[in-house]
This record gives sequence, C-alpha cells and structure tokens, in this order.
Amino acid sequence: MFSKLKFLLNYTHQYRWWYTGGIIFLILTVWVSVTIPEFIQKSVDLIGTGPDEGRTEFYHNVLLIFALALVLILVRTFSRILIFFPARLIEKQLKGEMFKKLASFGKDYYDQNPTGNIISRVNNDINGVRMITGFGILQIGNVLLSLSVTPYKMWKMSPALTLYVIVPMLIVFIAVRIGMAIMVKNTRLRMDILQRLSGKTISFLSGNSVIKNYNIYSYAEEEVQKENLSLFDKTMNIAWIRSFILPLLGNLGQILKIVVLFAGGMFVINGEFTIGELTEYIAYSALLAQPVMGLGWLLTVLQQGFVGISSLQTIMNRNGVDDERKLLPVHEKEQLFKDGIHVKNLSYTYHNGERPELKDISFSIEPGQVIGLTGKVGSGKTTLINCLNGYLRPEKGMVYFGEKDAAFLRGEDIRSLVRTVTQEVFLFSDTIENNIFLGAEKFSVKADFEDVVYKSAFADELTRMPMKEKTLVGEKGIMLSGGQKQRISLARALYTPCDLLILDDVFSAVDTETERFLIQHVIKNHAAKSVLVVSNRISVLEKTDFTIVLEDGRLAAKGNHRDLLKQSKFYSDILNLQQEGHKKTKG
Ligand SMILES: Nc1ncnc2c1ncn2[C@@H]1O[C@H](COP(=O)(O)OP(=O)(O)OP(=O)(O)O)[C@@H](O)[C@H]1O
Repeated sequence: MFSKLKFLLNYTHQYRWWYTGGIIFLILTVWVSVTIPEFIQKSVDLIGTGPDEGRTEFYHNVLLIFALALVLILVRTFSRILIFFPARLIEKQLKGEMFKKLASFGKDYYDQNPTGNIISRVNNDINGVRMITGFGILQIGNVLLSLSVTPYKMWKMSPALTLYVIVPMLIVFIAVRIGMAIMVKNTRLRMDILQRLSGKTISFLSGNSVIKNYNIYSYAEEEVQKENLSLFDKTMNIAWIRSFILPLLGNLGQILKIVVLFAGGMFVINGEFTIGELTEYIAYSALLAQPVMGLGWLLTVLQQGFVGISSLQTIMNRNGVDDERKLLPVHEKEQLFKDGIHVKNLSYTYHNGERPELKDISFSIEPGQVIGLTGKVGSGKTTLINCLNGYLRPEKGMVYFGEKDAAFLRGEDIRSLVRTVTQEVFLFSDTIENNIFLGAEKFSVKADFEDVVYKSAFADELTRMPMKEKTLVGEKGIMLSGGQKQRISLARALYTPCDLLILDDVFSAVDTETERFLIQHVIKNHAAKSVLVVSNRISVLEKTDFTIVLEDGRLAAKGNHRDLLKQSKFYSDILNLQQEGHKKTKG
C-alpha cells in the first residue's frame, strides 16, 4: 500500500499547485452549496409574513440565491478543471514512460506476453491511475468536505431528525457499492472477451487465404460468433445496470427527502420547526445524498486504481535489457567495427528453451568481407544473426566487436553498426517513401533515394505504380507482394550507412534475374563495410569470401565455395539439387 501511495505522490507532487487551487475552489463550492439553503429558509419564512412585510428583503434574498447559484457554477467548474487537467497530464506522462519501458524489454518479455494483452492492460491500468488522480481526488475532497459541513449544519438544526436521515443514507451507500461491484465485474469480463474477439478477428483476417484454401468458413464464423455472443451477454448485463439500477440508485436520494418531509413535517406541526427551516433541512439532505453516492463510486475507483498501479509497478520495476549498460562515447562507437566482429565459442539457449540452439560456434568477420550463412530449416541461422545484431544477448565472452565484449554494449550502439533485413518484413501503414526513410532522421549521412531504390531492384516496379513513391502500402504492406515488401525493406537498410549489413533470406522471394541484379549491387558493390548473407542459394553463396554451414546449431563447415564442396555434404547436396532444378526448367 505504501509503495502505491508513493507511486501516486510521485506523479501528483509535480502538479501540487493545480491540486491546491482545485481544493480551494472545492471548499468554495461546498461553502456556497451549504449557504444557499440558509437564504432559501429565510425567503420561505418571509413568504409566510404576508404580502407587504419583508417584500424588499424577499427580492433581495432571491437575487442573492441567484448570484450564489452563478458563483456555484463557476467555482465548481474551476475545481473540476484544476483537478482533472493534471490527471490528464499524468496519463500522458505515464503513457510515454510505459512505452519507453516496454520498448526496453527483450524478446523474452514479448514471448511471454501477447502484444494485444499488454496494450489493453496498460491502457486500463493507466486509466485507473487517471481516475484516482482526477475523479478520485475530487471525490475525496468533496466527500470529506460535504460529509463534515452538511451533517454539522443539519445536526445544529435538529440532532433527532439527523439520526432519521442516517438509515436511508446507509442503504444508499450499500446499494451503490453492490451496483458498482457488479458493473466492474461485468466490465472486466467484457474487456477479456473483447480482447479474445479482436485477437481471433485479426488472426482470421490475416489468415484469410488459408481459410479460403481449406474452406473452413463455418469454423471461423463459429469461433468468432462464440465470442460475439458472450460479448453481447456481458454488454447487456452492463446495459441493465446502467439503464435501471444506476438511475434507481441515483433516485434513492429522494428517499432522504421523503423521510425528512415526513419526520420534519411532524416537527413543523409540533411547532419545533418553521416551514422555512424544513425547506432548508430538505435542501441539506439533498446535498448529503450526492457525497454518499460519491463515496460508493470513490471506493470502486480507488479499488480499481490500486489494482492498476500494482500492475503498472510490475512493468516499471522490471529491468530493461540495457539498463545496466552505458552508451559508448561517439568516437568509440565510430571505431567499434574497426577490427571486425569475433565470435568465440558462442552457445545460446532461449529463455524458454531446454537445450542450446547454438553450440560452441567460433568465427570472425573482418571489415570488407562478405560472409555467407547456410543450413537446414531450424539449424540456428536466425538465432546466430540475432546474437550479432544485439536482439538476443549471449553471455559475456562470446561475441566481441574488436576488443569490446558485446555483452557490455547497449543494443542501440550495436544496432548503429549492424543493420538487419529480416526474413519477416514489417512495413508501416504509410507511403513507400516514408517506409524507406524510417528512422533516418538521426543520421547525418544518407544515401540517394533513387539510388537505393535502384540497387534494391525496385525502381521499375516503382515507376509502374500510379502514385510512385507516394503509394500507400496498406496495413503491414498488405497492398504489396512478398518480394516487393522485401525489396522496400532492403532499400530502407541501404538508405543509411552501417558497418555490417545482414540479409536474412532476402533472396528467397525473388526470381533469378533479380537475384543476379541484387548480388551485383548489394553484395559485390556494397556500401557497408561487410555483408553477412543468409541464403540457401548457391548462386549467392559462391560470391562470398567464405560461408558458414550450420547443422543443428553447430558450425559444421566453413570455407569458400570450393572448400565447401569438399567439406560439406549439405552444401554439395543443395548445389546438386539446384543444378537439377535448373536443368529441368531449361529442358
Ligand atoms: N523465441 C524462441 N524461443 C524458443 N526457441 C526458439 C525461438 N526462436 C527459435 N527457436 C528455436 O531455435 C531453433 C533455431 O531456430 P532459427 O530460427 O534460428 O532457425 P533457422 O535456421 O533460422 O530456421 P529457418 O531456416 O526456418 O529460418 C529452432 O529449433 C527453433 O525452434
């Protein structure tokens, strides 16, 4: 509890003057609210004095009530602005901090937590904090002030009548609590279902071609419909509470007035109260109903908000992968690739894996070299390149940039020299041009746009597009073919300088002619100091200085084309297969 309060104080403290202003206006609101009934009482009692007496005083009172009501509108509005505004600022700040924190987590975190869940959880939790720091603080002030000043005024007028009021007040309070608990429970269930429904819809929409191919429309429909029906049930439950129970609870405040009217009426009959005093007392009891209901809401908001805070704290208190590492000074970063990369007895086990996927691998990449990497499906090629580009973090003493152990380098430093064109291309829903420019602002040197498009073998296709580089690629590049996406991603990698360019299976989706073009422009005349190319195509591998063959996570062979034909069965097998395939297509 203490740590949660400290968390709240951390954020609210910076806006203390806003909150102080808000509380001052809140005090004024309560003061004006309890002052108005006094004038109502006087006005009502003046009515009873006859047509002539006190007419001026009556008008005077009515004007005063009108003026106080205007003041009430103003001070209430200011109290809300001054308290709700910092809550929105805190929400904005938290969203920024959360995004930064989440971006600092490694692959293990995202393997364990699906992205959809993280987003909706973080949004809910931050919403909870906003509610506490806005509505919660306003209600705490409101409830404390109203529940002390109003009952005091009522007690001063009649202790006995005040006791009659307490019972319905308790009923209102308990009813609001129960109503809110049911609503919160249903809202949470609805959120879970909504998450599942969006997950299924997204996966069925992106797998639309599989659904068509296998003719499994009815299965997909049933799956979506199941979630849809439970979503409808929960939404109806919430609608029931909203439409019937909440207004009913809201009007329970009227019970207070009936009780006061009945018991207070007796007081008037017995001559203990004037009509004006009874009116004043009824006005107070109406004022009292609001904070009592507010207390019910407040407890729910606090309960939800604190659950949200503890969930946010688990994210905030988790260390980012690079928290312990320091950024290199610019001059050291510039020299990082001077002596190449040295991999020494590299072994790597995934956080959720039982056995190492890379075993005892050693090799070096010198500046200027072009290296090939090949191996069967699942032999560890992607795992190896991810150990070089800082996406996976092997233990210390296994990967070196010159003399520097990569285990002590920040991911940003590593990735400023190593650029990877991944197997799975990700394009943002923007224009082709902006997808190529992505992240380029921080580089002072940039390549020529036309040149990188040409080198990526994309120039012809781009000229055929009606909007050229301004063409929108659609969500995740849905409007483009796999090969086109891959070449845009290649152009993006070539647009800014790097020391080691890694191409993970970039040639798998292109025809032989394009492959030849890419080999000429990207591999032979590469702008990067070194290139590491993952491929199973001999036409690509034979152009490298040396190729590494991986088998079941081990370095099975290493050498140039001629060495490997002698050393590696896998290598000679793929050569034979590709030559046979070539003959068949020619024949
Ligand atoms: N995030 C992960 N968690 C656990 N194991 C993983 C993870 N990613 C990959 N692996 C395992 O590591 C092994 C090597 O996978 P990797 O993707 O490196 O192979 P690859 O040679 O690149 O395969 P492909 O040719 O299909 O791209 C596989 O057995 C795979 O199951």
